[in-house]
Amino acid sequence: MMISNLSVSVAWLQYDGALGDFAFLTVINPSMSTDATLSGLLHIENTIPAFSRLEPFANLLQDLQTKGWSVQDDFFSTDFTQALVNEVEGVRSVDMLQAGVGRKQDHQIVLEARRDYIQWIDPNTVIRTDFLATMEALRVALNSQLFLGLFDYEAHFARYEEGAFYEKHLDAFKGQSTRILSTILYLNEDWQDGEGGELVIYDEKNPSIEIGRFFPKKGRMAVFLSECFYHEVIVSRRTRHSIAGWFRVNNTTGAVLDPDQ
Ligand SMILES: O=C(O)CCC(=O)C(=O)O
Ligand SMILES: [Fe+2]
Repeated sequence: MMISNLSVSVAWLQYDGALGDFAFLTVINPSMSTDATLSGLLHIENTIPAFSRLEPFANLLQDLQTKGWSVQDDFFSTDFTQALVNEVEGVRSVDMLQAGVGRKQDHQIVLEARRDYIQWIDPNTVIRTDFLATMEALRVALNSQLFLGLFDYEAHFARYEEGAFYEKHLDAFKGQSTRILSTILYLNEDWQDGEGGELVIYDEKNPSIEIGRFFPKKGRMAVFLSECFYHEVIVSRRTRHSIAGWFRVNNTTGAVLDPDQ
C-alpha cells in the first residue's frame, strides 16, 4: 500500500528537477509517514468529514516529492465535495468578479489571457469555513511531511462560462511571489469528452511539452509547484466550476505586511 511504501522507502530522494530551489522538499521523515500519522494529520473537526480515505493524500505526498505535481481523484469525501458543488452552484454571477491577472488589488482584467469569474473564499458559510479549516490542516500536514514552510492559504471559487479559458501561464514568478503550491479542486458533474475545459500541464524544463491533460471532473484535485509548471485551461464548452488556491510562504518584511489575495 502506498502509505507503507512511503514510510519504508522514502528517505533521501535525489531530485533535481521541479524542486530546484525547493531541494528541502526532497527530505521526508520516514518515521512520520505512517497510516496513523497521516490519519491524525487529516483529522479535522468539521461539520461534514472532509476525508474518507488516506490514499489520495499519501499519493499526493509521493508525487510532490518525486515530480513536483499531482492529480488525485476523490481527494475529499463525497459529501464534502458535494457540499462545495452546491455552494459554488449557488453563487450568483453578479456576485463574482471578472478575474484579473496578478493580485486582486491590481484590478487588471486581461481578457486575452483569461475569462473566468471568481469569488474569494472567506469563512462566512459552514462549508466555506470547513473548506478553509481543511486546507489549513493540509498546510500543516504538508509542512510536517515535506518541510515546505507554508504559511497560509488563499482560494477562490472560479466559474468559466461557455467559451472561457485561461491561457498558458505560471502562477508565480521566481523571487516575485509568495505562492509555493497551487491547488485546484474541480466541481463538475459528469464531464464529457468534447466539452473542453481541460487543465493542461507542461513540462517544467521544456514548457512546450505537454505532460498531462485532465478533465475538470468532480472531486479531482490538482496540485503543483507554482513557480515550476506552466499550465492552461482549454476553452470550456459548458459552465465549469472549481476552487483555485495557493499555499504561500510569509513574505512579511519589517513593518510592511504582505497583503493576501
Ligand atoms: O482551473 C484550472 O484548471 C486552472 C486554473 C488556473 O490555472 C488558475 O486559476 O491560476
Ligand atoms: Fe494557474
